[in-house]
Amino acid sequence: MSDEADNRRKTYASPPCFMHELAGGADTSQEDAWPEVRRWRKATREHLIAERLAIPAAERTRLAEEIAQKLERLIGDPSGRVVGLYWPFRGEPDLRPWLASLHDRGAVPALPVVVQKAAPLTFRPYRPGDRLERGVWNIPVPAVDKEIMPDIIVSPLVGFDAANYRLGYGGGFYDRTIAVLPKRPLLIGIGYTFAEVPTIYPQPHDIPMNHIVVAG
Ligand SMILES: Nc1nc2c(c(=O)[nH]1)N(C=O)[C@@H](CNc1ccc(C(=O)N[C@@H](CCC(=O)O)C(=O)O)cc1)CN2
Ligand SMILES: Nc1ncnc2c1ncn2[C@@H]1O[C@H](COP(=O)(O)OP(=O)(O)OP(=O)(O)O)[C@@H](O)[C@H]1O
Repeated sequence: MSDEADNRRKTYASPPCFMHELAGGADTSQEDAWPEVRRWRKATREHLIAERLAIPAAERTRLAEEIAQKLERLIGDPSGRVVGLYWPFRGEPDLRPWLASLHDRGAVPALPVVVQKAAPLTFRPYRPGDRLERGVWNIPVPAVDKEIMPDIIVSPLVGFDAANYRLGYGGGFYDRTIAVLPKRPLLIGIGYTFAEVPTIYPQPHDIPMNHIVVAG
């Protein structure tokens, strides 16, 4: 491991202890590794979310603009495409200005809806100014009873690794959603550069992103 990666790792939670016993790439797909991995993920999420919340608002805005520019280059002409975005919370990059610009150029932005815990998300179309209502955990969701399938899912991440695995809030929502979609959308995880960890100890349910886009 490089010094830099080693330092970064020390900044966050300790790795699961079995990692010291297994040489090289540990096989953490075994079932008995999961409790350990889950504890490591919980501690790592807490560190990373705290670090994210400490970014000053003006800096966060600048980083969100940088992410939007990179997304723009990545996806090209958005016209006619359904793009799953999100209503930001807990220091996530605010991509709502980009959402508005996608809409202006003929894309169909959509926001995720938690139907219930431990179940896939659905997506509802959302145009800037549309009425929102409070969903599960008070997350604002479009107040329209219409479901659409995204062609592209832009999902906020808490952490990520070099193999494009994404660490979310731990609800398993995005993984469950992607697993049941009839057609795999383009998956883009977005976040801040400091959120990279050497590995998230991917499990059988974890689905890697096609791209990770970060700034910072
Ligand atoms: N902006 C945004 N919207 C999103 C997501 C996201 O990551 N970001 N989601 C992506 O999945 C879904 C919501 N996921 C969530 C997952 C956990 C919690 C949460 O507050 N969990 C509590 C524990 C709740 C419990 O188990 O009772 C916590 O972490 O303290 C909230 C939203 C859909 N909407
Ligand atoms: N396709 C699936 N089917 C059943 N359970 C799943 C599936 N995907 C994830 N889970 C479960 O969801 C829980 C949380 O998973 P994980 O730690 O990967 O969440 P996360 O990726 O951080 O969260 P999110 O996707 O909401 O951002 C785990 O217990 C996992 O087993």
